This record gives sequence, C-alpha cells and structure tokens, in this order.
Amino acid sequence: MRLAERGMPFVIALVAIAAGFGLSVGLDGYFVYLGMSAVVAGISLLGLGVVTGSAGMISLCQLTFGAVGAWVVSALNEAQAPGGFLTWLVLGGLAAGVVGVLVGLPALRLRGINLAVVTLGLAAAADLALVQLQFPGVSGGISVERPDAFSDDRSYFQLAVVVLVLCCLAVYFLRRGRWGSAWQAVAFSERGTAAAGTSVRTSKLTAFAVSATLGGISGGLLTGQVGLAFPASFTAIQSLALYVLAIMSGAHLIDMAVFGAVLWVGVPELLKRWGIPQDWGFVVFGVLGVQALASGGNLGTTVRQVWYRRSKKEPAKLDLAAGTAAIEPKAPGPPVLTVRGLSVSFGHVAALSSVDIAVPEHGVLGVIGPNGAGKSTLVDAISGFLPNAEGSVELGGKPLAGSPSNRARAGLRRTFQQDRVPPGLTVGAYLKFLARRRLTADEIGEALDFFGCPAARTPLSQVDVGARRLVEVVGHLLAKPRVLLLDEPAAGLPHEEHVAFGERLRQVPARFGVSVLLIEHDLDLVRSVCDTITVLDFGRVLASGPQAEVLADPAVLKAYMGETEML
Ligand SMILES: Nc1ncnc2c1ncn2[C@@H]1O[C@H](COP(=O)(O)OP(=O)(O)OP(=O)(O)O)[C@@H](O)[C@H]1O
Repeated sequence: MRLAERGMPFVIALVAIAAGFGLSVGLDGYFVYLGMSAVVAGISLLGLGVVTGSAGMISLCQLTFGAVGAWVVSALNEAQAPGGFLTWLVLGGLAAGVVGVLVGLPALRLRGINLAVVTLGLAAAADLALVQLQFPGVSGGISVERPDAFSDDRSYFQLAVVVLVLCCLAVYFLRRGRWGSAWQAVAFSERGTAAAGTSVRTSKLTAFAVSATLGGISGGLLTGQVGLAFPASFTAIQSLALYVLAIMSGAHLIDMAVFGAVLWVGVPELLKRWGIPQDWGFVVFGVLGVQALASGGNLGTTVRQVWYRRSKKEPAKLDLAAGTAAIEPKAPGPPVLTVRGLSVSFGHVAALSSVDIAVPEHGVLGVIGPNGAGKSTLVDAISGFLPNAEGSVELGGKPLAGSPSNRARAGLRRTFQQDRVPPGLTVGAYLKFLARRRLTADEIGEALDFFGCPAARTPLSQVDVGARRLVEVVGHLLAKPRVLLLDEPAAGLPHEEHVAFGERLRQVPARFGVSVLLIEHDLDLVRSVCDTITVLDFGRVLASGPQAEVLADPAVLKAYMGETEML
C-alpha cells in the first residue's frame, strides 16, 4: 500500500506525459501551439503557487523572472554557448532563481500591500528596461535554436510537457518535504515557524527562489517556442493578471496550476473567436480574482473541501477516553532551565519585574496567576520573542540567547495560546516539521495515540481546535527538547478532558525525556500535574516552591483567589 502510494506521483506523471504525446499527435497544429503556451504558463503558475499559495506572500513580478530565463537562453543562444538549449534552459532557471532571492530580500521585512508595491514596481521597471535593451539576438534576428530532436512544434510540445511534468514532480516533493512544510508554516504564522526552530528568513527566500526558478524555466521554454523573445510577453500587467489567476484557481495545488494555465490560454482564445479584444481576458481574470479574494477561498480548496465534507462530515477530535499504560515518574532533579531577574516593560506597563524561575529536570513547573499577571510574557521572553527583555536565561547550565529559532534549536520549545498550527499540512507532516528529525511511522503513531490525537494522515484543516493544539504539543515533544513551555495547552479542550490530559502530561518527563513549564488557569489540572509552582501577580513572583506549600501560602490565597476561596 505504502509502495503504491509512493509510486502514485510517478504513475500520474507517466500518464500526463502519455496524454501530452497523445495531444501532440491528435491535435490540429494551431491547438498544439496553444497547448505549448498553456504548458509554459503552467510552469510559471506552478512557481507562483509556491510563493503565493504555499508561502502566503504576494509576488507581482513572476513574468520578470520569466524574462530573466528568456534573456539567459537568448544570450547563450546568440553566443552559441556549449550545452545546447536544455542546458541553457536550466541555466536560465537558475539565474532567475538568484534574482528571486534578491527580490525576496525585501519580503523579509515587507508584507501585504507593501510587498505588492515593491514586486509590481520591479515588474514595471523590468518592463521598461526590456523595451529599451531588447533581448539578445533580436536585433540580428538570431532565433533561439530548439534541440534537434524537438525542432518541430509537435515534438517541442512533447518536450514542454515533459519539462512541465518534471517541474510538477519537483514541486510535489518539495511541498512534502521540510521546505514545503516551512512555506505552509510561515504563511500561517511566522512566530509558530520560528518556535519550531525554522528560520522565517530562509523559508521565505527558498519560496521566492523556487518560484523564480520555475518562472525562469517557463520564460526560457517560451523563447524556444517563439524563437525570438519580446518584452510584450513579460509585461507588468500580465504578471498582475497571472497572480490573480493563481489566487483564483489555487495554484499551490498542482492540478489547479495546470487548470489555471488552460484558462490563461483558453479565455483569450475564446474571446478572440467571439470577436472580443483579447485584453478583456484580463478583465475576466480580475473579476474572478476579486471574487476569490472577497470569499477568502479559491477554486481548488473549495472543491476539495466539498469533497472532504461529503466523504467525512465531522472534524477529527481528540480521543482521550482510552487509558494509557502508566509509567513511573522520575524524581525531579536540579534545574534544567533557570531564569534570573527577567524584566519586560511595554511602555509604562511593567509586565515582568525581576522574575526568577527554575524548571527542574524531569519535572513539571506550573506557572499560575490571574489574567494579566505576565505569564504569556514570561514564555515570550524566555523563548526569545521579546529581544528587549532584561535578565538571564540558562538552559542546561549554558546561557540561552538569540532569536527564537536559535533557542528552539538549542533545546527550548514552546507552544502558543493562539492557534498557530498551519491548516495546509497533514498531522504527520506537521509533526515532522516540528520535530526537525527523522521520525518513524511507529514513533509518530505512538505519540499521537498517547495524546489521543487524530491519525497522521488527517489534514489539520479537518482537526478541531483542541486536538490541533495537542498535535502541536506532540510535535514539540518529538523534537526532544530539554524543556517545553506550554501556554495553556488545555484551553481548547472540553473541561472533562482536562483530567485525562493531565494524566498524560504528568508522564511527559519520564516518557519523552522533556521537562515542562506549564501555564494553566485550571487549578485542578495544575494540582494533578505540577511538582512545583510559581505564582505571578502583577509581573512579580508572589510565591514559588513545592505545590502544597505554594497553594497553602496565605499571600497566594489572598492575591490569587481571594481570601474566602479555597485553593
Ligand atoms: N504587546 C503588548 N503591548 C502592551 N502591553 C502588553 C503586551 N503584551 C502584554 N501586555 C500587558 O502585559 C501584562 C501581562 O500580560 P500577559 O499577556 O503576559 O498576561 P497573562 O498572565 O498571560 O494573562 P492571561 O492569563 O490573560 O493570558 C498585561 O498588563 C498586558 O496588558
């Protein structure tokens, strides 16, 4: 079964190539030419799907990357460089990839409309420059030579289909790997990505690089199709229309990128046949794009959601009912995480004032306190999300500093109060992404079963919010950090499941070798799990020590719960 699953993409690829061959033989010459245009657009859309759909960034200069590829192929053709067309095509793609990284640099700081303005500005500038400079070989009328075996349109179409299929396979496997998971994660939450020890910067740049490389290959292929490249094929307005099409169709899904390419070529062709100027095609794409943006969805995901709902109605939930084999807890050891004098201010608000805490090795430290006491700020500061925090943090006796992703890689993991689990991944892919190491199917299955989470194959978009947060916990545990900071992990669970969750949590240090800092409002859960407790109040430590002592402390009774209420 697993072998069949692994082989499926290759089977589909072979079927697609066979279909391409069939079309190249069966279609009229004019439609073969249109087919070539669709294949070229498909590769470009595939790239756009990576940067926009997967990584969630706006890129309005995809055809500029195409122009780079076309430029390189034209220049190498003019110079009669060794290697021939296919080598030039690859070099054109790589050159565009490098340009993509340069364009991606502003994306590290810019988002949304600002990134749109920068990329569209670049496309417009490239547009003007191309008109002035002209592509190599154009003035001398030196057409790009197709490879000998693919010199006529039918065989060149076949070659283009093979290139498209190879690009689809590359995107498919990249999306299933670390890069793909990082793109999905960064699109949903940059903080969540950094907390997994993954660089947000690298994730964004790889998305731009892959997208631009595909754009460059598409441009090079187009040059082989038309012989001489012209600026009119790479205008800013066409880049804009292609982006809209990518958004509308959902080009991060491979089949939808191909479908979008068919629309890209088919809509203007239909308009031409109906006697309507082809530029109206852009208006059609614009209207469809506005509709997609307004509804917040796209064709591909809508179709998939409808299909999923038909086949399976209920979102996947936790199943904590089945008990687990208890495991003997280890006695808490010396502190593995030590925080001294931690202070954080937001303007005039002192969120934390000289806070000291210590998480014991093999132990669970509970951090409690009323709303606004500074608990989440504490987690943010320890995990590096508040670089201006004062004080020191030591993990395993070594100072812990630097960015959140560095701290995560050093062995400190955290979860969030808000949902930061990327819905575009499956449970299993997300666990692998968080763990940052090879996981066996058994290891994944056991950890998921232990916390009653849905199976690894389940898409996270179909998992209810409480279960998603526990999947996040499982993923961080599988990373085998020294310490895991949990910010209200049971918040999304029905109250009756807190006890069962508490039983699991108690076993975490012994079972996973991970010490835990638990922030929690549910005192029953804290009581059942934590060996030691630190109480925060107005950003200060009110009491700290063994559970029984702290919960009996009159200052805690008075400040935390009110004198009349028993802890
Ligand atoms: N980004 C911010 N800007 C300004 N003030 C902030 C910011 N984040 C937190 N605060 C303030 O810092 C204080 C501590 O907030 P924090 O969220 O850490 O409390 P908490 O104990 O986690 O509360 P809760 O239990 O409600 O999650 C509060 O007064 C809060 O208003």
